[in-house]
Parts: sequence; C-alpha cells; structure tokens
Amino acid sequence: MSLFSPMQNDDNSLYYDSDYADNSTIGAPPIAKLSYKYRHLFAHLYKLIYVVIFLLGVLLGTSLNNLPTTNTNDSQDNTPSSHSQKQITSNPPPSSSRYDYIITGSGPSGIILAHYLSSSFPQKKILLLESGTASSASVIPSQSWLPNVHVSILDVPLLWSYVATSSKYLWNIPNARVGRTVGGSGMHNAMMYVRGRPIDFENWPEGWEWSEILKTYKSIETYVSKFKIMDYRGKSGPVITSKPEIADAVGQNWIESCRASGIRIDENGFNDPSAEGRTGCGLYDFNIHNGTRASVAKSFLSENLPSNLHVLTGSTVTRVIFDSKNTATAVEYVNGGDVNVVMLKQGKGDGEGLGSDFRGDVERGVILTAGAIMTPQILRNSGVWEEGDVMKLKGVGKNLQDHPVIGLIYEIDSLNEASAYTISTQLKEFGDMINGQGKDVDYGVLGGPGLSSGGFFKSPYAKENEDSDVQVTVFPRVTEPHVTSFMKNDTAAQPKAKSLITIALLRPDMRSRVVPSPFNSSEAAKEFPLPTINAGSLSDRDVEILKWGLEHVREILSSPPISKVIGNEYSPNKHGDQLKSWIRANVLPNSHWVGSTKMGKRDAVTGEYDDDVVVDERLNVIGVKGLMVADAGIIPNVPNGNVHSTVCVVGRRAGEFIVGEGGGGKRKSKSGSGGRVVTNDNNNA
Ligand SMILES: Cc1cc2nc3c(=O)[nH]c(=O)nc-3n(C[C@H](O)[C@H](O)[C@H](O)COP(=O)(O)OP(=O)(O)OC[C@H]3O[C@@H](n4cnc5c(N)ncnc54)[C@H](O)[C@@H]3O)c2cc1C
Repeated sequence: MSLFSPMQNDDNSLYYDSDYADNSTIGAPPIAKLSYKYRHLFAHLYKLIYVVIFLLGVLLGTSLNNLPTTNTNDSQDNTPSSHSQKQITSNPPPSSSRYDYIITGSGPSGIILAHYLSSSFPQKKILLLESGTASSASVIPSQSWLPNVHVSILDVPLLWSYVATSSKYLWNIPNARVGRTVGGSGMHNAMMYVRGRPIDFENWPEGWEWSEILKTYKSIETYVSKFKIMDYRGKSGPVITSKPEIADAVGQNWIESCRASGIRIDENGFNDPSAEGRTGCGLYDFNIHNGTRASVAKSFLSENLPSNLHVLTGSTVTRVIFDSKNTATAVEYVNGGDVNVVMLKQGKGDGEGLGSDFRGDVERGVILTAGAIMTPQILRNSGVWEEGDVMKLKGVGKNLQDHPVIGLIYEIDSLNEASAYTISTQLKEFGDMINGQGKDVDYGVLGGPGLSSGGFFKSPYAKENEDSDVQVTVFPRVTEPHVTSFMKNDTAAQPKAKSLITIALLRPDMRSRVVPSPFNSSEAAKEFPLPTINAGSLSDRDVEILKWGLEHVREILSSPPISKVIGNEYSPNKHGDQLKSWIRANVLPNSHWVGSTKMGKRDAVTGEYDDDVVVDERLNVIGVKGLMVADAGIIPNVPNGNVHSTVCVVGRRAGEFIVGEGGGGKRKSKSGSGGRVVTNDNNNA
C-alpha cells in the first residue's frame, strides 16, 4: 500500500451522518462542569432563549437569515450583504477596476495578509480572490448562534472531521483535504494551536529570526485563560486561543498514566518556548472560543472589515499575467464560467519599484496564497516552473513536507454505552459527547473539537538539540479523518468502542512533491487543472522513529489508570519487523503541507539560490517582478507541531515586508532579475 492509497476513493457517505450536521443543538455556551442531567437542561434552556431571540429578530425585520445575498451565480454561496459584508461578494468588479494588490486564496495566510495590507494602506485597493464560497457563519458571528437558520457545519468544532470528508468545501485533489472556502483549511482543521519551536527557524533567512517569529505569534493571538497568562502569550491579537477546561475521559486517563510513568505533564498547551516546553503529555491549545471555531476568517473578516478590501468569492485564479519585462500586471480568474482579468494599477513605470527588491516601496503586486498544494499549480499556469517560459524555477512543487502519521487503535473496555459498535455508532456517541450528552466525557456543549490531549516525545533518533521528534494525539473515538479510512471497510458491528492514538513524525526525512498539471489557457473557463501529489518514501530512520513512538505509547498505555479503561489493541497489533512493514504500508498524510514553494537565501559563496528555492527571504518569486508567495508553501522545513499558527505568521510577515516594517531595512536591487544582487542599505530592525 502506498503512503496515500488508504485515502483514495473514500466513500464519504460512510462517515457522514446527517444527524451530526443537525445544528439545532449548537449555539449553547460551554457548561462543561455541570452534570449530565443539568447540561441537558441548560442546553434546552439556551436553545429556547435563542429561539425567542431569533423570533424577535424576525419580527423586527432584522433577522440575519432574511438578509438578501449578493450572490448571483452560486446557489451555495451564503455570502451576506449587510454592512461591511458587501465587500465579500461573488460579483466580479467592473473590468475597469484596478487594484494595488491582488491576493489569490483566502486561507489563513491570505486573509491575514489582505487584512494587514488594507489596514496599513487605507488609500490602496486590495482584492482577495477565493475560489470557494463564503460560509455565512464564518463572516457573521452572531448567525452561528441562532438555531434553525442555515449555519455552516464548518463552524461547529465537533464536526471538523465530517467536513474533512465532505467534498462540498474541499478541492477534489486525491489524498489532500484542502479547504475551498473563505478561510481555507482553517475552516475545517482540528483547530489545534501549536506554535513552532525556536530551533525550527534556526536556518531560516534574515528577517525570520525566532525573536521576530515570537513577536508575530503574540501579535496575532489572544490567549484566553483563567490561569496566569505567560509573557510569551498574545493578549490582544484577533485569533483566539484557549485550552479545554477539562479533558475527555480517555484523555484524562492518558495524562494520568503519563504522570504515573514519570513523564512531565505540560500545563501550557505545549506552547512554552523554553527548553522543556515541547516535551511530555498534556492538554493541547485550540482555536476555540466559547465553544465555537475561532477561525482566522471569522476573526478578521466578520466585522470592521477595512473598506478598501474586496473579497471576491467563487473566483478561481487561473494564472498571473506578466508584461514583457516579467512584471506581474494582472490576474486571470474564472467566475461563473466566465474568464475575467483583473489588473493591477499602473506603477511609475514598467516594472519600476517592483520585484525581488520590493519592500516598503512597493506600489502594487500579486501575492499568491492558495496554499502549499494549489499555489504551485497557479505558478505553472503562469509560466513559472521548471519548464516555464516566463521563468524556469526547478523548485516549484518540490520539497513538499508534512508530518506523516500512523494510528494505534485500542478497544475501550469500561466506557461502552452501546451493545454493538459500527462506525456510525461511534460517530454518534462521539457527537453526543461533544454536545454534552455523553456520559463519559465532560467537554460541555461544544467545548472542544473531540480531542483534548496528547504528547511530545524525543526518540533516541532525535538530534541532540531537538526537543521532540514525535507528536502523539489522543482521540476518544476513531474519528480522525485520515485514519477513519483504515476502518472504512469495517462496517460490521463491533462489540466494543475504540479509541485512536495518532503518532506523527515531526522532523521527517521524507520529501514529497506537488506535480502541477499542464494548463491550457483556452480551456481555462472549463476546468482548472488540479495538481497531483507524489508521495515520497519514509526513510529507514523515519520508520524507526514511528516504531519507537508507537512502542512508547504502548508502554504508557500499560500503566494505570488508562490500562484499566482500554482493552485489546485492535490495530496494528504487530511487532518487530512486521510492525516496520506495517508502518511503511499504512503511514498517512497529516494535512500539514508546507515547503512546495520553499523560501531560501543566496549561497554565501556562489551568490546563487539552491535549485529547490522558489522565493527569496522577502517572499518574492525569484526571477520575476511584482509576484510574491505568502502561504504554507514557503515554509522551508516543517515546524515541530501543527502548522496553522506558523502559516498565520507567514501571512503577517508578508504584510510587514510589503508595508516596510519587516526588519532588516529597505533593499535595493542592483540588477534585473534572476541573478540580481540585493543589498541592505538600512538596518532598522
Ligand atoms: C483536515 C485538516 C486538519 C488540520 N488540522 C490542523 C490543526 O488542528 N492545527 C493546525 O495547526 N493545522 C491544521 N491543519 C493545517 C492548516 O489548516 C493549514 O496549514 C492551513 O490552513 C494552511 O493555510 P494556507 O493559507 O497556506 O492555505 P489554505 O488553508 O489551503 O487556503 C488556501 C485558500 O486558497 C484557495 N485557493 C486555492 N486555489 C485557488 C485558486 N486557483 N483560485 C482562488 N482561490 C484558490 C482555497 O480555496 C483556500 O481557501 C489541518 C489541515 C487539514 C486539511
């Protein structure tokens, strides 16, 4: 079995149970610590209150549900048209419109960048193009709290796994769960908030030192906690981060067994940057606030949208158009079946002030933020790739990295509630738990995404200066989207519920590749070419680390109290060389894609970029002008832990570089393109 084969041809219907998409139970705030009976009562009380508020709203004619939409060409687009939301629309601007910046892709990076630019440059016009539609709940905060109105399942934490298997908001790319909606994969990810470690950035170019990164993490985040908020936390950023107040039952037992095994218990969501901060077991931090997803889309686009920012949904960018001097001048996109072109404003002169030297003095430009899988395709469509006619860049799509993951599945002995378990029974039980109706967990109503705890461990194969190279995540039921595929043929009723523990490689040797498909410009309106992902292979060392991780987890599971809760190992139930073969055959992608448009610096001796480098340290695409990449793809080496927080940093740093606060001073180009020499003439970091 190849790395990705288990995810091919998924039968989504198997995992999707419409009962769970019933949003009538959402909308109640956390009541985590009440007993089962009282939680039920409270849930109903809150629903009643919301129904009353909703009816009042309807009577007063202010019901958000009744607002007309601006959508004209996509019946699924819930784009609202109230106040600032008029700026989020699927109606293309008139062909005469000109923008200072055109940003392609509204994932976490694109949204943060677009917001930063439009706030920093109130006089400039910014266009954010998104292929997918806007979820109503992602852009109108209050709407997600009303019962019986159309809210998006994307905003219900519990349902992230369902969304990950539903095609409606995803790109149809085999083996990848890439979000296609305002908010990108930030709308259906697991919301685990794990920052990178100082060591992750050691080899990054100038301007990306840990001090800058930490400052940026802090500036984006507000950490909500009833405990002391440490200095390394953000206190006033837009993205809310919090820790579940209490673990699920399996997670609690996991933490206690770690403690009993003498393992350090982390109290800071593994985000303390100090030396031991990424070791041991504990609760994760999540992008959840009051029981709802604290997505970048909601945080940045739901209110106070700068009036100079226009978010254009239902608009698939096909390519960037360059002039004869390889300067980006326009973007072609398909909207409602029509091919449109949107132009940048004219600069001072052809190509002047743009390109690989731009920082602080840039007047206009295109910034690609379509994510690590899709941006290489746009680059190829635009003639920038290994055989490109605009610029030959061998690195486009190369160096793709992830946190390859395996799953350990255990039967649960003491927590059984049903007499027989099918996958859908398990999912139902899981849903009940999160909705505050389960008997064995105490999240409270929508208090968590369905998991709460895990751990970081250092294998004997880690380098001396590395703190951890294995990440463990404990799922109270087998629901994690990548691993449910293991069980998809296992539809027969099982006597026992099962719990899943995933083990991921944090610093893999393995490298994969995005292979963009050929693009035929005359066919652009019909079909956007989708890239494929060529999975690399695990190195022997990668396999040894995963094996060590799995055996280490087994050891912890053999200590009470968790040993008393779980029963037999269901999968892989293999040891020694058999286990190694199983790992090679069953390792899965983890959706933490980075590196396919790698950022790099010039070699100090040769003055050249390595072959796999696509953007320079200021994120400018090498060899052309006025084009940047600012998404997960530029991250040269996958950080230790889930990557969303670091992708947010990329969006923000890109904005700072353009506005000119990026540290390292304003630079000047001494030559044209490709092999140009860049000098710093002002060190104002
Ligand atoms: C199932 C899943 C679970 C995850 N869980 C976690 C987690 O718990 N914690 C964590 O830290 N990270 C997690 N991640 C990873 C995290 O969500 C991503 O790293 C992050 O969303 C990447 O952001 P991005 O802005 O680079 O791209 P994306 O989020 O991929 O956004 C790109 C956007 O560009 C749009 N786009 C693409 N092509 C075009 C085009 N041609 N024209 C117009 N628009 C286009 C897409 O529709 C999309 O909206 C998870 C990811 C997945 C898929």
